[in-house]
Amino acid sequence: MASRVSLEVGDDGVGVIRIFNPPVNALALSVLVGIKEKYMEAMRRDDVKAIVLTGQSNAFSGGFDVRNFQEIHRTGDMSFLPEISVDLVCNTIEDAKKPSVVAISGQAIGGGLEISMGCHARIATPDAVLCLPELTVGIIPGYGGTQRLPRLVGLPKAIEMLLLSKPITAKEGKELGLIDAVVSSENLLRIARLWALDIADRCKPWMTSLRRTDKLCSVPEARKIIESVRQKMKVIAPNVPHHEACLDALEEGIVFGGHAGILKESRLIHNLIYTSTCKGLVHTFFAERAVSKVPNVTNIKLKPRPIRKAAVIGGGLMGSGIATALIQSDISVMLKEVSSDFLEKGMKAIAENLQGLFNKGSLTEDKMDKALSLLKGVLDYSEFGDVDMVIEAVVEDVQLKQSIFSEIEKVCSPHCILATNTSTIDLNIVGEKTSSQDRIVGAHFFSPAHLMPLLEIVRTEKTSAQVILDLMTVGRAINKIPVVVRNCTAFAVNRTFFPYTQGAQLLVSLGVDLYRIDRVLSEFGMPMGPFQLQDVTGYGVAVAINKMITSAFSGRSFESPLLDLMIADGRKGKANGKGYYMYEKGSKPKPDPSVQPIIQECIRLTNIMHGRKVNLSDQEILEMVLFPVVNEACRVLDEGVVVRASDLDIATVVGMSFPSYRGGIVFWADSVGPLYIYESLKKWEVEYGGFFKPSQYLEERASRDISLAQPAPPSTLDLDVLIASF
Ligand SMILES: C[C@H](O)CC(=O)SCCNC(=O)CCNC(=O)[C@H](O)C(C)(C)COP(=O)(O)OP(=O)(O)OC[C@H]1O[C@@H](n2cnc3c(N)ncnc32)[C@H](O)[C@@H]1OP(=O)(O)O
Repeated sequence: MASRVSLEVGDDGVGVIRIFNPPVNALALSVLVGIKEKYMEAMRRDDVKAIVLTGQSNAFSGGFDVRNFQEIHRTGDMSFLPEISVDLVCNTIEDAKKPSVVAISGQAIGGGLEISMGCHARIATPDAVLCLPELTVGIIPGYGGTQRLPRLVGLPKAIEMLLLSKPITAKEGKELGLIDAVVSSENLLRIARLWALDIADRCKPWMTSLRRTDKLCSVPEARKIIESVRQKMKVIAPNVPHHEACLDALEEGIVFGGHAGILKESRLIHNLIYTSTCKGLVHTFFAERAVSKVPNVTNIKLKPRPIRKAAVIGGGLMGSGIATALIQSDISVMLKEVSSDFLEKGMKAIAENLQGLFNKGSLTEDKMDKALSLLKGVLDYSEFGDVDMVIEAVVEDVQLKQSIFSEIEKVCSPHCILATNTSTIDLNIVGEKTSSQDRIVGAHFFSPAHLMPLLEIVRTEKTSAQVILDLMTVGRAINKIPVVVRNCTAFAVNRTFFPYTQGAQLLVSLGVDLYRIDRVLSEFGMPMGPFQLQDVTGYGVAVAINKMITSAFSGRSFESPLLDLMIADGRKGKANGKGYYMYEKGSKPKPDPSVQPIIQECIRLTNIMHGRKVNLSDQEILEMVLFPVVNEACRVLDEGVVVRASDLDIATVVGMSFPSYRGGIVFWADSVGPLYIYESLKKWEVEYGGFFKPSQYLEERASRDISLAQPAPPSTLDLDVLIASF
């Protein structure tokens, strides 16, 4: 293998050490060894007066090679994370007898930024992105980031950047003192070389970040700041250890000095690597990237076609959200409604969505105006001739959808993508009355569509690879995470999670307090429990999905009258302020005691307690809600609804807000153990019926002691075909 780090010495006496490890110059072990070797060589050579450290192509470095964490998790071998913080960053770079200047173009992330902070000056191009995102993978910086960053930008900003993994631009870096100069990419190396020589000649200061104290506040003040953040973190992130660890490392360095801080940081990161949090988050990192690889779509040399103009049919909650997401990302949208009243409402909803984003600071005024200029309202299909994609988002009415698709098939060009946002109707039925099945596809957004990151792309047997690729590309362009799934009842995420609601309802029928169920699930890490979720998403959606599920999966559905009783009592959830909780503007939802008679009636009607008193622990409540979800996830895997198990993980993380630090539903289930889940379900099946009946997939994995995520071994039939093909 060619060396991933080179040293080139110029006539000016500057040795340029260059990292070359595409695509993001990750700091693989060989790169770290290479940097050390080149530094040693540069120190030895008399013709080198100063050093410029840089990266080949358009990134300085995306940080330590995250694949090594996977290796540590797989093997337990800690040598995949060598302790080089002191040896490389402190001794070799920062305390060297020759100065180093880092020339940053593109990303300087994680370990990449940490090594940069060990240099004596930092020059960056305007496109540079500076970030310490280690907490997103469940660890803390391990190459001195917790020590040098506060010394360069001050403690409050360092805490913000570290705890929120917040990236900053070169310009902001310059204002904060992290970057010494921002220069054009053509001038980057030239200026970095001159800067390095100036330091060597003592014309510019020789700054060592770790010894600086000018940006640090006093110890009592620092302790106060850290303590207040610590308290906040206990509330915001109660289940994970790395925020606390990061604050511990910061505090150690401020109280006992940078060197002590570096040693503490190193001890902490080595413990954090083994936590389930780190394992879950590293899994999520790779799952998010794997999802963009779809066999026979992304690997067959197809090129995505540009989607510049789209039409959205229906300006209700979903349609207006989808249109907002599109125009925000520079795609022109024609919003089609059936009457001027509805159209006006839809246009208003879009304007309000944009205003909301502006108020939150996620959109500038210019961008908001530009987005609005890309929106046009229409009442018929006469201008649909040149749109590249239509997304239908009308009510869930099969006949209405069918007639819309047969009409748009006639007016749209033959290359136009015909997408539906249905969440309940079989795509083959939606497109039944057309002869364009190859371009009919599901674009299943999650509400609110302009905010929720998941886009389920639903393909039928006939949807063409080109259409899937185009929609994946649009999805990414509008900042969604597209997950390609097969057409089936409720698709991947709603289907996997139907037992979340039904399991909770079953527990209520067993006499378990519903607020306790919500609390248990929230403590597990779900943003809200199943009942509050129903209140928030609205009972209409819940009823529609439930109806579809119970008819498709009658043998394994639990039919509860609870929702009907709630509706009959005039409750609509958050929409009218009356649900399982009471909703008042400006205050948190409060449990509503007047729900109790409804619950009693529900218990009476379902009558599954048979006079027993059921006493369940919090752990049992959690498992009785989530194990049936795992069970359905098994069926989704078994039927090949998703390309790979990690796709379902990422879909549940971004679609259902399943805690990312638990890695997604399948990853979590594997950490619990398929056998334990199987045996628990089996026991509850006997006690409470078919809702808990373990799937064949789960039973098989449990009995063979293999993980749920592992792809199924080829069947004998497949093997026969394979052998015959040779
Ligand atoms: C000891 C130290 O303190 C510890 C650390 O440094 S921990 C590592 C901290 N670094 C990170 O977490 C950075 C993670 N990476 C990123 O945020 C983004 O990948 C990025 C901003 C660098 C680039 O983003 P983008 O251009 O959208 O490309 P993206 O698709 O994410 O990545 C391109 C490829 O590089 C890989 N990659 C990115 N960063 C990587 C890393 N640090 N290690 C290994 N592979 C990495 C991705 O897996 C992907 O591979 P694939 O093509 O096979 O799927």
